[in-house]
This record gives sequence, structure tokens and C-alpha cells, in this order.
Amino acid sequence: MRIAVVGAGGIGGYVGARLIQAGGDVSFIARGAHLEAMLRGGLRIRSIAGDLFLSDVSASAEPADIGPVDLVIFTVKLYDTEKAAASLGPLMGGKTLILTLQNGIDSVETLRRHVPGATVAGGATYISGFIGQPGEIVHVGGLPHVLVSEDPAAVVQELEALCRLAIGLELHLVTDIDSVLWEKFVTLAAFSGGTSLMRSGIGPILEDAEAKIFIEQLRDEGIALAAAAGHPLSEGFADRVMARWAALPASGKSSMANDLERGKPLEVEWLSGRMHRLGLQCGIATPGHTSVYRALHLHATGAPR
Ligand SMILES: NC(=O)C1=CN([C@@H]2O[C@H](COP(=O)(O)OP(=O)(O)OC[C@H]3O[C@@H](n4cnc5c(N)ncnc54)[C@H](OP(=O)(O)O)[C@@H]3O)[C@@H](O)[C@H]2O)C=CC1
Ligand SMILES: CC(C)(CO)C(=O)C(=O)O
Repeated sequence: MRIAVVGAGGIGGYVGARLIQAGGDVSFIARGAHLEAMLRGGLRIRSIAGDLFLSDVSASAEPADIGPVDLVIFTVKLYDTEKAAASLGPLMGGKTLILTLQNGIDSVETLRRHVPGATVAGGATYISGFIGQPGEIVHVGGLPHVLVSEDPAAVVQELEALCRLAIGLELHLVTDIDSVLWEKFVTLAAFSGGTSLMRSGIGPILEDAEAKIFIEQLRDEGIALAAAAGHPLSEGFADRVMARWAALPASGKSSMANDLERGKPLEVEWLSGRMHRLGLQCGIATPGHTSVYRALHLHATGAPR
């Protein structure tokens, strides 16, 4: 099975490297200084599950250099989706599966629009990582889980077999991926909005009475919107989210909070911004998410250079 990882960052670089370590045939579509560093000096993973150094990786900025593959793992940031999706043509073979591990609820549709006829599947991951410096991924925590629907294609069975050999990476096949993606969207929009706007790890937020109310409000707005949009979340979801947050290290924060700290562009348009727009469509007030969206909009394109 040939795999191309499009976007070799915190998620794509980490997952791709773990698949190579397990014996997979993986190439990266990358760009800029990170691509240069990977080609010159290999790919280094600093990970709580054990470090890894791959001295020789297959990587290019041009999908045509890689050619048709069986599986595309799509892991660019949401603001880069349109451009990266439009470049996928040369990676497509007759039965290529495109698996997006991006956050939010919009990527599958965007990819289908750009690659008509391709099989596109949405997956969710709870891995937490970022590019430490060009050529290096830092895997800081989260769960090693990647959740994928059990039905899209035979290639998923092959991926599962490969993941069984992998370190720090677990593939879980689920029957209802739609619920998984909505649960993650609601949880993440609150977690990313809260930890970014309040510039804090989750621990101090849960210890502060007012801050805790705010992040709960973000969670509850998401729950109401999911139900109104026809994707009601299961009984006890709110309590389970709180238990999951309480179990995280006090310093735990979202990838968007990390991006804000580094002056990088933000995915807020597709997270709190998406909640804000869903609220307008459904006639449900979203004062929490609307505030997060409007406040972080100022930083959405990154720090002035
Ligand atoms: N990081 C995390 O902890 C988690 C992230 N996610 C989701 O995963 C997705 C990916 O996030 P993350 O891994 O953090 O992102 P990163 O920014 O770390 O990595 C994305 C990489 O893709 C590159 N890229 C963007 N467009 C192209 C292109 N057209 N061709 C080649 N390379 C390209 C970027 O280059 P450049 O650096 O030049 O922009 C960057 O190196 C997001 O949707 C995020 O929400 C989900 C769970 C956890
Ligand atoms: C689940 C979590 C919080 C990290 O794995 C995430 O998706 C993110 O930070 O973007």
C-alpha cells in the first residue's frame, strides 16, 4: 500500500513517521523550510511515546513527483484546505482513499468538491503535536487514537494492520463516524476557543469559577447546535467532556492555542466561527462562540510579520 501524507506537520508528520517506523511505504507532501530540512537532514520525532529519527524520507512539494497512491492522509490546517485539495490530482489512482484527519466538520465536503469521484473519509485524532523546528515534530500528548469509519475501503483494513505494528499510534474503527466527528467538533471548538482566548491550559480554567462557566458555556452552545443541526450528541456527553478535560495535564491546551502563542494563523473560522454561523442558521444564540470568534478574528491570519 502506497501512502501519501499531505501536510507533514504536528499530525501528518507524526502519523506518517510512525507508519514508516512500522514498515509503511509513506511519502510526504510538504513545503518551505520544513521540506528542505526533511530532505537535507531527515525527519525527527520528539515524542512522549519515544523519540524517532528517520534519516531518509520521501518528500516533495509536488504531488506529481509521488504519483498515484492507495491512501492519502490529508493533514494541512483548515485554512490551507482549498489550495492543498486542488493539488491532489496526481496522487489519485483508480481506488485511492482520501482520509482527512483535520478538525471541524467541513473537510470531507471540500475534498469531494475538489476531487470529484474520489472516496473521501473523515477521521478524528486526539494526538497532540506541532512542528518544533523545520524537520522536527514534537508530540506532546493527547491520546494516540485515530478514529476512522469501519466501512469506507479495503485500504482501511491495511492501514489498521500497519497501525497494529506502530508505536504511539492506535487506529480505532468505529461504526458511526458522523457522531465521532460531531463530538470532536463540539468538544474541540470549546477547548480551542477557551484555551486560546483565555491564554491558559485547561487546569487553571477549571479551577477558576468564572473561567469554568465560560468553557462550559462554549461546550453547551455546541451541544445545542449539534442537536439543532440533526446530530444530537449522546446522553451524558456534557459530563464526559468535563471528565476528559479534568483528566488532562493542567497545562493541556489546543493546537489553536499553540498557534496563537507562536503568531501563526488560526483555524478559528472553522471552529468558533462555524458555531457562530450555525447559530445564525438555526436561530440559536451563541454568545460564547461568537465572542471567541470575533476576538480571535483579529489574530486569524497570524501575527504581523
Ligand atoms: N496539532 C494537533 O495537535 C492537532 C491537529 N489537528 C488537526 O489536524 C490538522 C493539521 O494540523 P497540524 O498538524 O497542527 O498542522 P501543521 O501546521 O503542524 O502542519 C501542516 C503542514 O502542512 C503544510 N502545508 C500546508 N499546505 C500545504 C501544501 N499545499 N503543500 C504542502 N504542504 C502544505 C504546512 O506548511 P507551513 O508550515 O508552511 O504552513 C505545515 O507544514 C488541522 O486541521 C488541525 O486542526 C487535530 C488534532 C490535533
Ligand atoms: C484533541 C486536540 C485537543 C489535541 O489532540 C486537538 O484536536 C487540537 O488541539 O487541535
